[in-house]
Amino acid sequence: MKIDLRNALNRLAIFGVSAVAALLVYWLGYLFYVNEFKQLLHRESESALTEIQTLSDEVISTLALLNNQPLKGCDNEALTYLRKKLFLLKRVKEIGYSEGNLLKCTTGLGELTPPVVETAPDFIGPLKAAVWIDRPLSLFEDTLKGIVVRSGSYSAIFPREFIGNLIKIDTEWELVFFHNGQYKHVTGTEGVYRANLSRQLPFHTSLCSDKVPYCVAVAATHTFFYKQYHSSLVSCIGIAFLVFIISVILLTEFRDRYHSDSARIMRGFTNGAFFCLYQPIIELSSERVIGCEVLARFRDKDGDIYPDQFLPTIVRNKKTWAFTTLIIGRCLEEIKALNNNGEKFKININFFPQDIDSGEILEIIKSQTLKHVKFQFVVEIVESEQLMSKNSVHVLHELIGHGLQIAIDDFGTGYSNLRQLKKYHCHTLKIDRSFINEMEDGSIRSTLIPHILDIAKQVNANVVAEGIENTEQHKALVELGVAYGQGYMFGRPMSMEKLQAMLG
Ligand SMILES: Nc1nc2c(ncn2[C@@H]2O[C@@H]3COP(=O)(O)O[C@H]4[C@@H](O)[C@H](n5cnc6c(=O)[nH]c(N)nc65)O[C@@H]4COP(=O)(O)O[C@H]3[C@H]2O)c(=O)[nH]1
Repeated sequence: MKIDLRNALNRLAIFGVSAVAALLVYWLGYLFYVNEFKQLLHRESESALTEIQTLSDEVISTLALLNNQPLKGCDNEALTYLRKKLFLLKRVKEIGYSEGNLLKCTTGLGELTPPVVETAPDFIGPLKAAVWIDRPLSLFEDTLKGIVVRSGSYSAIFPREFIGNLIKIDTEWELVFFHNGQYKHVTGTEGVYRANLSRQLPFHTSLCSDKVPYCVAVAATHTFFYKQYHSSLVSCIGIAFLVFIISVILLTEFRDRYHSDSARIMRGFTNGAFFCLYQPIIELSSERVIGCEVLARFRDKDGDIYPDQFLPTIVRNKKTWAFTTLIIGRCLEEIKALNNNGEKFKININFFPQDIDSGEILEIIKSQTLKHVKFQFVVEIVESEQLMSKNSVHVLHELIGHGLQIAIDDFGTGYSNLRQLKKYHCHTLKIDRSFINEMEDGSIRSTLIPHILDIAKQVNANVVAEGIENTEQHKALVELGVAYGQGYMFGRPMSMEKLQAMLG
């Protein structure tokens, strides 16, 4: 139930983190396109102002030139001169000649009879030029409205669309004439410039020219932005979804690895998941506890892992000696309080054959870790190929020379022959529990127990029978002459407190 809840929370966390990652990706994409859009508005404003400057340059230089030339009036010579000038201009479509407030002639219409009376201008532009915006050009052309700029006796006229399409994208914008802190609407949507000043719309840009007194304002709503970047934003959603899926897969993989047995076992070296249990070793005739075997256990928040699972992982990762020193350290800490009733209490510790073969175990001699007046430490090792090496035999002799005893674990299942056993000088043979298990069935294996006792006699070793579970086995082993035993009948692997209580 607890594990289920943790799994559910884990899954929830994975989905949560992935959703946050996906949102972040979408948000970054969104910000990127917002920035793109703002730059687009800025570029549009810049190019509009450039256009205005070019137009203004053309108008102002043309009017200055005309006002400075001597040919005035509306006679043929003067009109021909004006038409020649007009021919060279790109944007100005008509040139007019006025005297006072009377427009006397234009390049397109010739002399006007009667002359047209000019109204008051909309505003006075740069170099004191009078500007009329949206002036009906019916005088010149029926449907058009135009902009008229007059300086001195001459006016330049150009169609309104020259400044009507200054901004190419389909959004709101305004061109204003800006002078002495006052602005005057010229073209576009009236009010955009003012709205920009008070930042009323989410996207807005206002730029003023440093050459002519005009400003351009462009503004857009979120809806316009979404319309403009619709497909890009849909791609962002697609990418964010992909990020979500990949993140879920990677995090699930990471979680599975993190919770895999081998990762948990390796973390156990530092997070205190390994601990010791102690199984009593009994003198079978008196049922007195003469020692105990130290058995490693693993428990973390995900549950228990048993030795047959964690030992192979430790061997595979070449952590055998690190593991043994960890167990020895724990054990030494716990047995401090153990009362041995005056007799040397046996503490059997399991070692890996590879640490004997490599000589790593000799470290305990150098550090004198297992030298203790109260306890007799016993090095328990399973029979294996590594124990057959010359070095192993030499190392075992070194250990014995320093007061340690040797016990061959799971005896009867391994490699040793009598000659080899004699070389070990071991103190104890531990009969594998499979022999004891099958005693009641009278299997061939169980009939070998007397032979093992015989071998023990020949190598001068004690015998411990492992895995005694009932009184029948106990009785039969006593009758066969087995001196010591361990098994569930006398006590399962237990905590140090329980062992202490058992010893009384
Ligand atoms: N069915 C049954 N089983 C009984 C009975 N009495 C004891 N056992 C189990 O038999 C095993 C005895 O340990 P072992 O032969 O040294 O065999 C040990 C030992 O070779 C190895 N091991 C355990 N702890 C360590 C350690 O700290 N270092 C090393 N190198 N090996 C260890 O793992 C093996 C298995 O250990 P455990 O799972 O603790 O299993 C233990 C114990 O729990 C019984 O009456 N019936």
